[in-house]
Amino acid sequence: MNKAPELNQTRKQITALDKELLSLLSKRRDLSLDVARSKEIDVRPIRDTQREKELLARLVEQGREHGLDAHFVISLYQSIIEDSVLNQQAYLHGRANPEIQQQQSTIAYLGARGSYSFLAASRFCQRRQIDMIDLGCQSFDEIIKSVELGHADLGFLPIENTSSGSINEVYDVLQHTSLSIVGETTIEVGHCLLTKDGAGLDSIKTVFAHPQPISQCSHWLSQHPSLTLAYCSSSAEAMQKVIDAEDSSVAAIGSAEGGALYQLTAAENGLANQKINQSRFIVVARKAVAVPSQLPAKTTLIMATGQKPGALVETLLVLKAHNINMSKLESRPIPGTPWEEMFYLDVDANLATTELQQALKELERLTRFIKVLGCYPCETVKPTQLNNSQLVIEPNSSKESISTPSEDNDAPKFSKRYRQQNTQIELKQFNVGGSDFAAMQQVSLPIDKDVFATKVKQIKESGFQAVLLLDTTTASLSAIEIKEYCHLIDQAGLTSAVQIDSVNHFNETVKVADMIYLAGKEMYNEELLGLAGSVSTPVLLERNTMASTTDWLASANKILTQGNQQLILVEAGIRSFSNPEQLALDLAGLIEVLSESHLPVLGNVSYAVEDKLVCQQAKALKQLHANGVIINDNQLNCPEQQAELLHRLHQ
Ligand SMILES: C=C(O[C@@H]1C=C(C(=O)O)C=C[C@H]1O)C(=O)O
Repeated sequence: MNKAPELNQTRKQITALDKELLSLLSKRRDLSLDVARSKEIDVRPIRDTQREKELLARLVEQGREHGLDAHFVISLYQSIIEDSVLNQQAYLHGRANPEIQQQQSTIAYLGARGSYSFLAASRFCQRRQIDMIDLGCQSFDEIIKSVELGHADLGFLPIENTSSGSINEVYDVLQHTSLSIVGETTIEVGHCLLTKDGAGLDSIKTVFAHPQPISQCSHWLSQHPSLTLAYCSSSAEAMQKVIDAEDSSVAAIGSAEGGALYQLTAAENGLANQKINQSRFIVVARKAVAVPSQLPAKTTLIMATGQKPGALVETLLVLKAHNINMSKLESRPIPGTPWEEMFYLDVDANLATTELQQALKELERLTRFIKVLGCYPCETVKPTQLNNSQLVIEPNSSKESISTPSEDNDAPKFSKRYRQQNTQIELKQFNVGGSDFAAMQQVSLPIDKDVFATKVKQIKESGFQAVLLLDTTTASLSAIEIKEYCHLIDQAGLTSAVQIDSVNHFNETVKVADMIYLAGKEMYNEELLGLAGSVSTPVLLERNTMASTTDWLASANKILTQGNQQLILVEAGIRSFSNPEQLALDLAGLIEVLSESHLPVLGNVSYAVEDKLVCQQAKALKQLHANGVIINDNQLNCPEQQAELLHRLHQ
C-alpha cells in the first residue's frame, strides 16, 4: 500500500495554493475594474447577464474536465460575479460623485466597533477604498444629527431585516431629516451566542442583546426559556457587557466577526429564525448623489395622500402607467395627525429618467406631501442561473388566454371563470404555471444525511428544480431532522417540498419546508385541508387514486377558500378497471382540469414501474401542457438517464 503523504506537508501545499487562488482572484478583480472603465467610456450597462451565462456554461464544462461538481462551480462563480458587479458599481458611482469617494470619511453608525452597523459600514468603505474613521452613536437620532451637523460624512441606518422586517424607528427619523439617501448595502447577519473563556450554553444564565437580534432569534430564545434577557442599545454594548461581567455565566447575541474584536467565541451558531438572515442598511449624506445610467438605480420617496377612497391606488397607478416597478411600500403614522399615514416607496428607477420625473409631477398633483429621499445604486445582484428549462423556453399555449368574457365572483375559486390568469408559483429555480416545464424528484425518508447530500447535488445536476420528501411520519423524523434535510436541499439551490400526513406535524413542517405536499389519501382530510389553506406556504395537492376530478377540485377549493392561493394540483394516476393493481395516468381528467382550472398541474409518475412508461408518461404530460413532472428517485436507474429525459423534455 502506498504511504499516505505527510499531513503537514500536504497542508503546506494547500496553504500555498490558497495564496495563489487569492492572488488570481485579486487579478480578476483588477481586470473587472478595467472592464468598468471601458463601460464608462462606451456607456454600457454594468451587468451583462448574457456574458455571465456564457461564462458559467463554459466554466461548468471546464470544471467537469477537472472533476469539479457543476453546482460547486456555479455557486463559487455567482459569488465572484456578485463581488465583481458590486465593485464595478462602486467604481462608477464614485467616479460620478467624487465627494462620497474621499480617501478618508467619518462614518456615524449605531453602537461601537463590532456592532452589525459597524460591520456594514466597514464593508461599504472597504469596497470603495475609503479609510473609515468610525463615529459610534447611541441612537438613530444621534447618527442623523452627526451627519446633519457635519461631524460625520456618512451615516449608516439599518432599514430592514429578512427575519424581523422593517425597522420602524429608522423610517420615522427619515420623515424629519434634510439628509439624502446615497447608498444601500446588505450584510449577512449570522447571530451567534457569544461567550467568554470558552463557556458553553449550559453555563449561561443571562443573555445581553439589542431588541432587533432578540426579535430575529425569537424561536431559538423560546426554546431556551431559562435564559434571562437583558436589553442593550447595540450588539457592541452587549459584547462589552460580557467582557465587563465578573463571571462567565453571561453571553451576548452578535456576529462571530464582531465577537472576535472582543475575544468572544461563538458557543452556538445560526440563532436567527430565518435561514437567510440579512439586514439592509441605507447610507445617508448631506448632499444627494447622481447615479450613472449604466447602474441599476433605486429611488426612495415619501408621500402623504389625501383621505379619500382609492387615494393610494391612484398614486400607484401613476407608477404603473410609467412602467415603474415598486420594490417596497411601507407606511408609518404621521406624528401629530392621528390615523394618517406617511407612505415610503422604493422604486426601481433612476431619478434622472424622464419616466420618473414625469411620474413625480403627476404624483405631486395627487398627494398632500411628496419628497424624494434619494436615488442610489441598487445593490441586489440577482444571481444568474444555468438551468435547462431557463435556457430553452417553451411557449405553453393551452394554458394561456382562454377567452372568458369576465371574471365571475360566484364561480368556484379553482376555476378559470373565477380567475382568468393562470396561477404562477416561483420558488428559487422551481417555477410552475408559466412557460417552464418543472421537474421534481421524490425521495423516501429516512436516508443517511451524507448520502442525501450527495444525492441532492446529483438531482440538481440532472436538471431537477425541487425535491419532495416522503414518509416523514413513517420514518418518525423530528422537526429538527426534517429541517436538516431541507437545509441540504436549500444549499444545493433546490426547492423543498415535504409530505404532511398528520395535523400534528403541520406547524413545525411549514416552518422549514418551501412547500408542503398532501398525498392522495389526505384529499378528504378536512382538518388538514383547512390548515393548508390558512398558511402562506405553497401546497401541492395530490389526487386520490379513487377520486373523480370533481372531488379533487372540490378539495382544492377548500384550501383556496381559507386564503392560501398558492396551490398546485398533482395527478398521480387512478385505478383503472383493466388492471386495478396498476395505476394509470388519467388523460381525459388531466385535459379537463387543465382547461377548467387556473391552477398549475404536475404529473407524479412514480407509479410507473417500467422506465419506458416513465419516459412516455412524462412526455405525454408535457404534450398535454401540464406544468411539470414528479419522478421517484429509483426510477430510470441512474442520474444520467434522468438527466437525459429532462433534457429531452426541455427541447
Ligand atoms: C466583468 C464584466 O462585468 C460584469 C461582471 C462579470 C464577471 O465578473 O465575470 C460578467 C459580466 C458582467 O455582468 C463584463 O462585462 O465582462
